[in-house]
Amino acid sequence: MPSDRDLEAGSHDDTNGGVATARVNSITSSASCFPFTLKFIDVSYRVKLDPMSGSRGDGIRRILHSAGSSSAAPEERVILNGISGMVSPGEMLAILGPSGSGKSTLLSILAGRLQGKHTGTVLANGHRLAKSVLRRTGFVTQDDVLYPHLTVRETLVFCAMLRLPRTVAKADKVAAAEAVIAELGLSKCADTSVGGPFVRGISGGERKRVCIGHEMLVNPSLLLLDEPTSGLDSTAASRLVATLGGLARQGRTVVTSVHQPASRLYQMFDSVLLLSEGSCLYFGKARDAMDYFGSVGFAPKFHVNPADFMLDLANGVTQTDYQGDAEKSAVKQSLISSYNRVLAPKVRAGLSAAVPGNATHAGKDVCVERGRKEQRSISWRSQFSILLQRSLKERRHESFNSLRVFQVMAAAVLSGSMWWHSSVHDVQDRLGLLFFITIFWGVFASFNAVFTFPQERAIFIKERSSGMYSLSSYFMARMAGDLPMELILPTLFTLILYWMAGLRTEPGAFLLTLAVLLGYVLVAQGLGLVLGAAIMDAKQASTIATVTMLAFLLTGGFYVQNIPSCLAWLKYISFTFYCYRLLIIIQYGGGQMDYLLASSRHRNTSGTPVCVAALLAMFVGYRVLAYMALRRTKA
Ligand SMILES: Nc1ncnc2c1ncn2[C@@H]1O[C@H](COP(=O)(O)OP(=O)(O)OP(=O)(O)O)[C@@H](O)[C@H]1O
Repeated sequence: MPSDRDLEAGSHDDTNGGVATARVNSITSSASCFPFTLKFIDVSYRVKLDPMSGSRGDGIRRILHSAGSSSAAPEERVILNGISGMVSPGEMLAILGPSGSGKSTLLSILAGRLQGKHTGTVLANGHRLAKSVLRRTGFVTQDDVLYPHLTVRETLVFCAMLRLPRTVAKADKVAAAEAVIAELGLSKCADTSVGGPFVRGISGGERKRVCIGHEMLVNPSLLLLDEPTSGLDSTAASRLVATLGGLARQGRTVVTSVHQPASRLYQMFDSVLLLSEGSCLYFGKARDAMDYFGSVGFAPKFHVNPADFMLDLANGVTQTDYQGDAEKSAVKQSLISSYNRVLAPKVRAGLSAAVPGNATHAGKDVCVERGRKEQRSISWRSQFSILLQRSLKERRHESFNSLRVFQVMAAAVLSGSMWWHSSVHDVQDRLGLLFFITIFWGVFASFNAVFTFPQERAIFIKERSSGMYSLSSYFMARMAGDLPMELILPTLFTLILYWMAGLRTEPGAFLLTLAVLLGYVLVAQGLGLVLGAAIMDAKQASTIATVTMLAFLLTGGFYVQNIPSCLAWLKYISFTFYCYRLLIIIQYGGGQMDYLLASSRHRNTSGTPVCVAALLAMFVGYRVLAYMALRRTKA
């Protein structure tokens, strides 16, 4: 587990990128064994459009849809159409194309991260993408998926602790993170929070470099980046691409999508793949592209930035004057058939030729074996403790956020004043108080928990798909990380309200009330976790939580004594029902409860053991369900 000293260690400004990379290399030495030649052959991807929305279905809609609520035949859409190409170690391939042309989809397929089914083959050194290859693949997605409250140094040190193999000493992991900070020019902002949409932090360019650093830490043999220059000014963009070029020259295979590269950026790429609506218009050396387009009748009339010219072609635009849609479509069709006629056979021939410089095959088995040993990820215990520490650091602002504390304290003082020294004989008042406590904590805990997993969805999916940790260590660390807040706030609440309201003064009664309330809070939290994990959309999950809590509260035993028999079963799954009964038993004793709850139906229910067992079962059951729902989570 990284100590605070580790996280604060070394803030020297080492601008010598090569030396820094060499340091990362020496720490995670096995990468040099695996120069990857990446080939992709006839990659196609189609999606069936959701007839209910015409896009990716999600959340409740997805659940309803999968339950068979739609009868319309799904429409199919071609996202990628037979894309082939190859990148060798030491090379940087740029994927160019207009927005929506399929760049991100192709990158996800090359990174082995696309959840849907595609056709075609992706090979690394002639073999299908195995786990060992994926572990050596760094994938920087278009969105910056980082924890906003961690500093740059904390982000990279935690990443190093989790991603570098167990054979690397802790001090070396910290040194690797420091080397990456220096190499990417992040020393000046190393102790600044990363930030995000609602949190001030480092600049967009710096955030992008942190994402790249995140992937560089595993010293990837294959580095894939989705539009790393978007949102950067041209100086920052060319600095970034120069860094990527440097990484490629050290023997890595780099593939990056770029939206609109300036001329000097374009020159830095070795090869280029141009996409238009999922079809390939060019694949080959970057410097040969203009000659090729000239040879098929699309020479520019004056000197232009090759990237701009190619993007115009991919949009079907060949001149500055207005062109209609039919004309644009004809240009694209002509370019696709030219590619299929002229370039595609050459690309295919290149792909079937022997992999150049593939000397690694000779020593492959030794390398694989060595890699396997060195790549063994850290133990479950270490994963748990690092994830727990990271979760506590990330949520330190949120957990004891002053507004939240104020909310709980205000509720305690207000209700304490309302029920100030209530008399044991004012039974209705007391029952009202006990039920109020049950409502407040049932709603508070379940609603806060609903956000837990949806909030972290993107990070969770990214980290899990790169094999950073096991689901169980993440889940347990998240549960444990939430405990302090889940337990301290209700304890403070009970301390204030219990004495203000003048409930039973015996310490035993107070402690039992507190224990019941804490257990109840954990059960209610479990409900929020299940809904959040199953629906993975905070808005939809909180709507379902509202309805569920309403049903639980109405059947809790305070408002309605004679619940219609067709709905009576609801109370048995309502944790408010059990908690309310236990609180009454503590204040009035089990004997009096049936008298107080003057309903024949309530009377049939057993006392303390059944209530405790039901709450325990729900505590475990909700968490098991949340875990299972999380297992199903896909991008
Ligand atoms: N699962 C899906 N369902 C429906 N449409 C999809 C799906 N996945 C991708 N698409 C569509 O496929 C097209 C290509 O998407 P992709 O994200 O790969 O494009 P892109 O070239 O990376 O775009 P941009 O440059 O804007 O990021 C888009 O029109 C997108 O809406």
